[in-house]
Amino acid sequence: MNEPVLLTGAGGAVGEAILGGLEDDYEWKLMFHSPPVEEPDHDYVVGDVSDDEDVRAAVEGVGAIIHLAGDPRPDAPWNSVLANNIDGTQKMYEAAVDEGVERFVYASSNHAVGAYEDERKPDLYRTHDDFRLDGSEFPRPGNLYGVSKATGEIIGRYYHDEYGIDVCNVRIGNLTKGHPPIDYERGQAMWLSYRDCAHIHERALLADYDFEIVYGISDNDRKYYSIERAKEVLGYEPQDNSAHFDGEERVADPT
Ligand SMILES: NC(=O)C1=CN([C@@H]2O[C@H](COP(=O)(O)OP(=O)(O)OC[C@H]3O[C@@H](n4cnc5c(N)ncnc54)[C@H](O)[C@@H]3O)[C@@H](O)[C@H]2O)C=CC1
Ligand SMILES: O=C1O[C@H](COP(=O)(O)O)[C@@H](O)[C@H](O)[C@H]1O
Repeated sequence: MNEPVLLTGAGGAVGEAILGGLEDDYEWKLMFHSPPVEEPDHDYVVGDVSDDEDVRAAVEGVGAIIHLAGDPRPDAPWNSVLANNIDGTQKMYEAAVDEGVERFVYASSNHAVGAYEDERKPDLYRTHDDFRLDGSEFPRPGNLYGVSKATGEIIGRYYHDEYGIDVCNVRIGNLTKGHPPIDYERGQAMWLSYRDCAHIHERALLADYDFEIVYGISDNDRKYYSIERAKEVLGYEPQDNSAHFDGEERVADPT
């Protein structure tokens, strides 16, 4: 990749995971919401994704975007997801088209399809249950945050169809550092380790595709999201599995 990659929401957890794995491999342009405490080693801007001028300044000179910035709270109120997630994502796409950005990787969420879980819980989260969502299903958000994430995917569909920008929506599961969520079956089923998070985003930067919706989870035994599409189209090869952990400790070696 010849031009810098814009990483919005760079100061957050997903941004930390991506930079932790890929910091030295790409020329980054980072976008923060407020000035970073430590001076980054990369070009950066401070701004709000719901502000046109801030977004233009962020997108200037980049060749690809990983768009993470937004309100990540599953119980976020409508006024927040409308401004930070929906409006912010549309502004980012609009600026991307004007700048000639070729690729847009969007941080979608498990909450875009949360309502599929209702009648199937808790078996859904257990290894004997082979039900899988694969990304071809219609979104069924279980909260307004999920509505905003599904809307972000649809905004991407429009900008892909109308302007030809490559779009990969990564429906991220539950990112935690070091080990899977403890005493939380659902979280263990959709766990995404930090290194698998960096890896799937790298594949989304490099692989050949048009418009994709993939699940961003590790290769967990408990999974109810298929990772076959991510493997097939992106070349995703996850290394982690929540079943290899007993609480905080790794108890099985994946090799
Ligand atoms: N952490 C997880 O397990 C999951 C995260 N996601 C998505 O990944 C993205 C990143 O999430 P996290 O890193 O966990 O959240 P986070 O809260 O740690 O990071 C989000 C970042 O976005 C920035 N931000 C928020 N509103 C902004 C605005 N209006 N303008 C500019 N920057 C703004 C915040 O300052 C923060 O640094 C979010 O879009 C979230 O919906 C999706 C599924 C799971
Ligand atoms: O989209 C998101 O999902 C994760 C996992 O959801 P949860 O309901 O199991 O907590 C969540 O932790 C994160 O904040 C959110 O952005």
